[in-house]
Amino acid sequence: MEYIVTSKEMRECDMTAIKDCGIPAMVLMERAALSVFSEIEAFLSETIRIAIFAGCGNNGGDGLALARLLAEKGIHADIFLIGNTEKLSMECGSQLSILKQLGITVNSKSAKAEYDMVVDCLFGTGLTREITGIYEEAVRAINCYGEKGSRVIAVDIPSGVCADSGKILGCAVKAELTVALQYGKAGHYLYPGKMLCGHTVVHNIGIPESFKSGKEPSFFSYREEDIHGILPERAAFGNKGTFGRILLVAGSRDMAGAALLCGKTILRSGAGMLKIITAAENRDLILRELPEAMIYTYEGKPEEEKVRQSIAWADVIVAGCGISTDENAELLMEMILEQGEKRAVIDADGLNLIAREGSLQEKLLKYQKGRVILTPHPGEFIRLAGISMNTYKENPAFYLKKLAKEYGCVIAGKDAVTLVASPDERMVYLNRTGNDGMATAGSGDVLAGVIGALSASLEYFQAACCGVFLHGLAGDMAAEKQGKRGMLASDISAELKELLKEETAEREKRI
Ligand SMILES: NC(=O)C1=CN([C@@H]2O[C@H](COP(=O)(O)OP(=O)(O)OC[C@H]3O[C@@H](n4cnc5c(N)ncnc54)[C@H](OP(=O)(O)O)[C@@H]3O)[C@@H](O)[C@H]2O)[C@@H](O)CC1
Ligand SMILES: [K+]
Repeated sequence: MEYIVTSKEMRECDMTAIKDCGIPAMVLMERAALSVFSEIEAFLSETIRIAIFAGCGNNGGDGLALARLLAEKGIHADIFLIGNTEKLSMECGSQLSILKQLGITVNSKSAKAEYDMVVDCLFGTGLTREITGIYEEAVRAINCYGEKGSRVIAVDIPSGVCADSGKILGCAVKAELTVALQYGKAGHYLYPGKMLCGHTVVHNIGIPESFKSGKEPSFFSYREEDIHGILPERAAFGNKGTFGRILLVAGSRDMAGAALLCGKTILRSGAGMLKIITAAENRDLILRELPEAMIYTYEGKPEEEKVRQSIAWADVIVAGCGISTDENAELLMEMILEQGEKRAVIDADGLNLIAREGSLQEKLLKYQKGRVILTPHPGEFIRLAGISMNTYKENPAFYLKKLAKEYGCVIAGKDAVTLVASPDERMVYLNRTGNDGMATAGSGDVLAGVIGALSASLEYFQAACCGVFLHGLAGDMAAEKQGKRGMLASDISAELKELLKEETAEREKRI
């Protein structure tokens, strides 16, 4: 697990290191400069032409320290210190006076020269407003060098990218490589910031871990190696009942694919048994394509007793993919939410029905806390939350957390970067796997399926986060094989099987 912080949380960590642990700020700055140096070392030679654009805060201080490290190796860098030098931060001022003592020239204006590498240390986590004036000129100059082929390296975060939201404040540097200090910041991974960071590497600069339960940062993310420890062991003596009985309520007339894709994924993700409730028109297709599933099909109104029995049989209910919003679908959703305690994953039309029907909202409010996972895309989310798209996009994590708390549900807010919020005060999961090829029909059905299967054996929030992570990773594998343009949701489902196969093999190797 990796923590992802906001600028405020980063400042608090800096302060803990400096005030409580007594690590001088200049030591942290030296570590920051050494980190950047180690990342660019491979490209350095005596003939390389380097420009460093430094601001007046500590991000600028990192750049001035880097200039000294380069000078030590006999490498000259043109240094441009942009801004009012009367307002230098203390550490930046100290770095400047060291350079002066060493006879290293610092310029106040950029020159029209050519550079192989440009280092951006105008602003880091201290950016508080839109970039204008001389700073804007400097950002544009850096981007101009980048367009002409210079390697652009951002220190901590590209100047102009808001570390909390990934938004561009006025204008921003487009980097090839970003050396993030101590922790990744939300702005590195949220769009559009993510596109401007290029490749992001996180370097430890010696700030001691100070997060405790109850005082955790805003976000966390999984790495591939984390998943081995999270996925449940399969009991060698288990039977099909042990691995989860999943009831899938999906698919309506003309919407057979959703039930099929989701159902296949549920079984491919390790569930023991699957029962599908769907419209009669889908019966033949499902029996032919997924003979492993049990099925109850309804013609006209679903038989309530049969539905009730199926709900009672299930460990987990996955509902909503392609069920439509007609009265049959509404009745099914009423019955699912009515019992109020089974673990449930609700997607697509299931969410649209909740957004439309007050009676369903009431039932969801009364449902046992933490037992339902909602998986809305932004359109479904704003209907559920009753807010505009612009409002949601202003701060998705905030609104996901708010609604999760209100309904007592886990919410996986699907988007280019999916966020998962829990109803308690836990950190928001920020997913870093996946690609734009996954914006394809049926991709959401596959996600609901994998989360449903994992919910049979994992704690709820973990099932949602882990499902989102694996779905993205499988999407990356599908994109590699099929290409982002041509990949299908069924390719993601197929790769999930491969991924889980590899995971099982890895685990067995370690035993
Ligand atoms: N001990 C530590 O903390 C360590 C920090 N480290 C490094 O420091 C970075 C954080 O440093 P920082 O807090 O000094 O902020 P930074 O990003 O350099 O800029 C702040 C300055 O910019 C100004 N300003 C803001 N917005 C502006 C705008 N739009 N247009 C114009 N001015 C604007 C603001 O001035 P003001 O708002 O007061 O006008 C202030 O003067 C961090 O990312 C990492 O690289 C590492 O060395 C490790 C140890
Ligand atoms: K920067």
